[in-house]
Amino acid sequence: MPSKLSDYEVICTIGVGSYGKCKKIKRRSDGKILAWKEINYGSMSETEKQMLVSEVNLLRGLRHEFIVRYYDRIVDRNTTTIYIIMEYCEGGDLGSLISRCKRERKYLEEEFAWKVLRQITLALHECQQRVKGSAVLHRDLKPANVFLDAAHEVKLGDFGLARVLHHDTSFAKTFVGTPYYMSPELMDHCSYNEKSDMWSLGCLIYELCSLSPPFTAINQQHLAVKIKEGKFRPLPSPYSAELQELISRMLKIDAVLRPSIEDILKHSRILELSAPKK
Ligand SMILES: CN(C)CCCNS(=O)(=O)c1cccc(Nc2nc(OCC3CCCCC3)c3[nH]cnc3n2)c1
Repeated sequence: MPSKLSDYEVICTIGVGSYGKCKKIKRRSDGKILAWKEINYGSMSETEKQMLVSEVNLLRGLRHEFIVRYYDRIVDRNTTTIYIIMEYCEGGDLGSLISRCKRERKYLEEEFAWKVLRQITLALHECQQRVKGSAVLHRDLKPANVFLDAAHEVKLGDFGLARVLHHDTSFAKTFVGTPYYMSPELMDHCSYNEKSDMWSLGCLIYELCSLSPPFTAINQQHLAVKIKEGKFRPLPSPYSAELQELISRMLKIDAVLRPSIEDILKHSRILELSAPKK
């Protein structure tokens, strides 16, 4: 039996994304707290609507402990709105966490950075495994798209939606906001590949430790120059040389020199986290 809007009670609006509102909701049948994203498809072409349908179907297939769980979707033809019902992440997004640490002048524990690195890598691995050949490459890996659950476990969100909702080829529309995490090959309009996600992941873990992205500039032109130069400040002193070395490899300009997902998962500090607790 497909769900309907009246099966849910809206609690509040969590925020507004590039696609529309995200709301915290309660399922009336069992009181379960969830989130839904409201996407208005009224001005989409038939092709864009088809892309949206196939992305939502992809989301349905993605079941992984470190990926925001998709539950259901409701299409309201009266308002040309699709509601994508997903797992609610009580811990909020990493962007808000980084802002809070900046305000409080407090660095995050190194152990947390390794945990986030491991869990996002496993989420990316799941996606690249799942749809081999036409891998769902995240394409919008950034702190605002990485959430935490109540136990501060990572939940990678907005998979694939980035591709559909910003599919407009114009640079400005494709990348809403400043593309701090854009890889050098993308800056050169070369093809996106799994090592582009590795670059973005390196930027994300760098920012988690330094509380600022590795490359910043006053505008996108200057940002492109800095990214292609590939120079960035070392991590703050509390962080180990081991973490610094791995992030430096993830931020290699030549994508071939960046570690693969498998390389990350074989790293001793990542393996330690995978070992069952004694
Ligand atoms: C950009 N931020 C400052 C916005 C303030 C809002 N804080 S926050 O850190 O996202 C926050 C606070 C508390 C709970 C949650 N939980 C949550 N949020 C989602 O999306 C948030 C949305 C993403 C697009 C941009 C707007 C916000 C989820 N999607 C699927 N499950 C979700 N669970 C998030």
